[in-house]
Amino acid sequence: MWNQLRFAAANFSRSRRFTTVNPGPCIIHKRGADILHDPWFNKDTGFPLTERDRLGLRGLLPPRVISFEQQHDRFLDSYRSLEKNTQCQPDNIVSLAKWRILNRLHDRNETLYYRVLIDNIEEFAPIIYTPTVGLVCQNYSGLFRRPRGMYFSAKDKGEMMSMIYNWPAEKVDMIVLTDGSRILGLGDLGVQGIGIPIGKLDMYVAAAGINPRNILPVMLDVGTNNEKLLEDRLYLGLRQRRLEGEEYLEIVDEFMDAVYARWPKAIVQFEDFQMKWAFETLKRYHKRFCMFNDDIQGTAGVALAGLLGTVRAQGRPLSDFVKQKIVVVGAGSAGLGVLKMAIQAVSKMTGCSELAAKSQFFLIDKDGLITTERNNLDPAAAPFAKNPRDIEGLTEGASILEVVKKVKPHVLLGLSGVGGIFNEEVLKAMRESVSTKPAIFAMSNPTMNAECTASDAFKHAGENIVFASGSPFENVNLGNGKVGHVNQANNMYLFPGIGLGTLLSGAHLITERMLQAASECLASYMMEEDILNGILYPSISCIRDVTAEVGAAVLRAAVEEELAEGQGDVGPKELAQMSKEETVEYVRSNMWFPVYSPLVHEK
Ligand SMILES: NC(=O)C1=CN([C@@H]2O[C@H](COP(=O)(O)OP(=O)(O)OC[C@H]3O[C@@H](n4cnc5c(N)ncnc54)[C@H](O)[C@@H]3O)[C@@H](O)[C@H]2O)C=CC1
Ligand SMILES: CC(=O)C(=O)O
Ligand SMILES: [Mg+2]
Repeated sequence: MWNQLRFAAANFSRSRRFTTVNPGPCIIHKRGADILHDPWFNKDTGFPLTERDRLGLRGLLPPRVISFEQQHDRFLDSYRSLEKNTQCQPDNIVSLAKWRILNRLHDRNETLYYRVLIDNIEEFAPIIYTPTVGLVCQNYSGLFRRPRGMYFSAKDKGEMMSMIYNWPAEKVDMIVLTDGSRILGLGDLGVQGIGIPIGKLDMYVAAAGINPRNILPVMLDVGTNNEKLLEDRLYLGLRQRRLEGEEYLEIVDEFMDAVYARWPKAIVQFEDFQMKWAFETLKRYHKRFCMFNDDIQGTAGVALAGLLGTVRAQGRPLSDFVKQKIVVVGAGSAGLGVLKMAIQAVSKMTGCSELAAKSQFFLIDKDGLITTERNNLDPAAAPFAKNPRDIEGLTEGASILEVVKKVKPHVLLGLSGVGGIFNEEVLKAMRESVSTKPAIFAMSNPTMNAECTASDAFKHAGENIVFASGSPFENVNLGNGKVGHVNQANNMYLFPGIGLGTLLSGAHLITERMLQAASECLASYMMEEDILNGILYPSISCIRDVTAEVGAAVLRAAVEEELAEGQGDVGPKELAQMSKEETVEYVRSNMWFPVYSPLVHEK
């Protein structure tokens, strides 16, 4: 499975997409101006004259009908003008202005919004997702215009079962839930963290074709410990400290019970919870509900695929993964998730115990190298703590620099949330790596929290490195026509496929085997030639194709585990009979694609 290679299917060209899709009619119960104010049905100037007559829209729009393609181009023109007019302004101002123009379209006309997003995903992902989404969350109270998603607060205790019915959609497939306690590497942003579920679900629509009518971003507002927000008069969340212990869990329990009472088939993705609650809720719910934690499990799968890619990039067989020395900086939900999955992979490859598989991995947190001698060792990190006997020349709390100098690792991987900690000295020390192509993964988000920049990595660690970051950086010009390739090691390559594959499988749980299948699929996606050039992950522009493959891998794993119940006319038997290629096609054919449907009014 690991060394199976695949070509990315070619994307449809834009012009072809504009002419080939023939949507079925869509029943609507509204008329007139109400339709124009409903972003789901609104076509702006795109309503054909006959439809304007039928729906009571005549006279409510300028007379000329503009085609979908023209509307698309018109939006891009105004976006380009904005870029031109803001050229001399600070980056943050420009990014927020870009987010605003996209958000206004999202609020007005969802079909056009998602079409623009899908067709230009590489350009717009950094606006609706990391890094700009982080800035949006930081400024959320000031940016707030219209609500999106649902808010369940500590004050709603006892009410959630009825509140869930306030959501207007009959069907919800995919929920992304946060409590705002660890938003990217920006810390506790309280209710302002809602931007993350919104951005993740936009990626679900763009990458997995989940129908936007069936998504639900949710904020669980249990307070905030962010002093600045508590004092901010514009802050929109509960002005109280975070609930802790049982009080906290009772709120999450009530929310989960309410969700599954109304939508028993929904999938809940936990996102950006502080570590203790990320692990606790995963343990508490993974055998009861169809849920996963993206930061622990999605990130692990993407990182493992990248780590296996670095072995191939060295021209070595995948079995050499077991010999790679890997230093992980950051012992939080993400770092520990990566270590757990990587160690499981080594154990599986060698047939050795997980205990034996650990020897090549080193874990560092804010207090340095984690060993069994650590006072108050976090129980979650304990399984990965080094025995001092096994690390000659290193002691408890050794710095990143000391560890890199001593271990000379093949890979230095950061999930610390601390910008710049892979400093010049650390990066220069990576020149002594035992690998022919040392790998540096600066996976923390957003950009300013990356452990190092791409240009610093190539400048200080050398041109032969493989580089990946959580947020996008430009490729680095190394001179003489050479390019230092920047990979984006972000869980966005997996979570859409995990969600879609699970949904289509009809499984009621997401198992380790399904998550592993997702990672294996991503790991085997790239061609040898690309990998040897340091390209570990596919381009975001073919994210739908990646998601179709990942979704199919997840679905097939669910079938193998006899968890698949199917959905609609496609039951478990039909799923089990599909070949691999047919499964990919099945997943692809279930992706929603934005086109204007003829609207038919029904009273
Ligand atoms: N690229 C991707 O797909 C993903 C990236 N992330 C990023 O990873 C970062 C961490 O996320 P979590 O693990 O959930 O956070 P967390 O708060 O649970 O863990 C952070 C860890 O970093 C350690 N740390 C803090 N300062 C340090 C320092 N100076 N030196 C070494 N270690 C230090 C802490 O001790 C802690 O163990 C965030 O920036 C997040 O955006 C998280 C998930 C996915
Ligand atoms: C990408 C992501 O999930 C994070 O930075 O938390
Ligand atoms: Mg996250």
